[in-house]
Amino acid sequence: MSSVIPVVDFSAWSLDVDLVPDQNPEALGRTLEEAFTRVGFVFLENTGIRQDEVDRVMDVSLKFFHQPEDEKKPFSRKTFSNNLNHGWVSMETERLNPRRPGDLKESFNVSSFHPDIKWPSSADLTSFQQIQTSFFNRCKDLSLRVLTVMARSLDLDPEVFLNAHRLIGTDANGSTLRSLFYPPVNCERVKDGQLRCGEHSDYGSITLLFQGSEGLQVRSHSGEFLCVPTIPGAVLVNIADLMQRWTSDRFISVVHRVLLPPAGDSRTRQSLAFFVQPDDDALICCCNGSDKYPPVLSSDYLNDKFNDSYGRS
Ligand SMILES: O=C(O)CCC(=O)C(=O)O
Ligand SMILES: [Fe+2]
Repeated sequence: MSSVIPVVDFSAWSLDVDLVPDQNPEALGRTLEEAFTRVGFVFLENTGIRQDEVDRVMDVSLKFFHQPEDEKKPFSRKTFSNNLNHGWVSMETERLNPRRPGDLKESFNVSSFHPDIKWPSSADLTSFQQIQTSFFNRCKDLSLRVLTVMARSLDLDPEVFLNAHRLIGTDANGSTLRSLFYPPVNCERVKDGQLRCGEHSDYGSITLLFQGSEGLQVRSHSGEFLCVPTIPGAVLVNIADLMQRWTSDRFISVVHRVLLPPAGDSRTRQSLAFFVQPDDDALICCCNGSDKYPPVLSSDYLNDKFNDSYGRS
């Protein structure tokens, strides 16, 4: 897959440049359109998000994960009534492929900035909230630029996707910055069929992914899983399910997973995913007028997926 996922220079729309009104992405749009149509994944270089920003988030997240369980429990997902997806998810709690045992990973979902949210604040973690919040906002800004280029690449109203992503960062939008930690794997305790992250496609419109090391695999057209390389400083962007529906299958939401490391390899792994989700009340209909998919409410689609992957308890 390394030669298959295109690497694209995003500098013309980088966060470092002020866009002029009506700036037309032309060549960039054509390249992205082709990548999202054929592969569903693209590496963007020169986005304006620097590797040191990514490292800071990974470092502070790792400090959180390395704490004893009792310190992490008060921040568990489902404890914050204003946003049930925000918070810490313990090992084996989520099954991204519901037919497998729980994923061998921990994660921390940042999806709410409501004043009632309690943030980790112990000695090492005093900057946790600030680092996560500012990276969330950087990812949001980049995502809105990518969504604009995508709309233009399809000759749609350039605002069509933006109009359904007005509330990112509020509790009326499910977009989430998720830190992932894959601890060392003890082969003797692994359950049958268990993976670090089961086969799945993402749920929303697009995902930005920052990988600390290799391990991600993407399913190709022929059905085999191919390893994805890491490119320092580049952002891996993929199409998610609602965007595939929105574009009537023009852009494809591709299945991916993270395997266990080979026996005897005790290395950990970290990644950051920014899941971009349309506003809760956005009704996603095929934008070419086709009835290939019935309209679906963004929040309904997301909650159904959460019920599958976390169980309906
Ligand atoms: O850790 C990774 O590289 C991928 C994680 C992922 O696909 C997800 O959480 O949706
Ligand atoms: Fe994913």
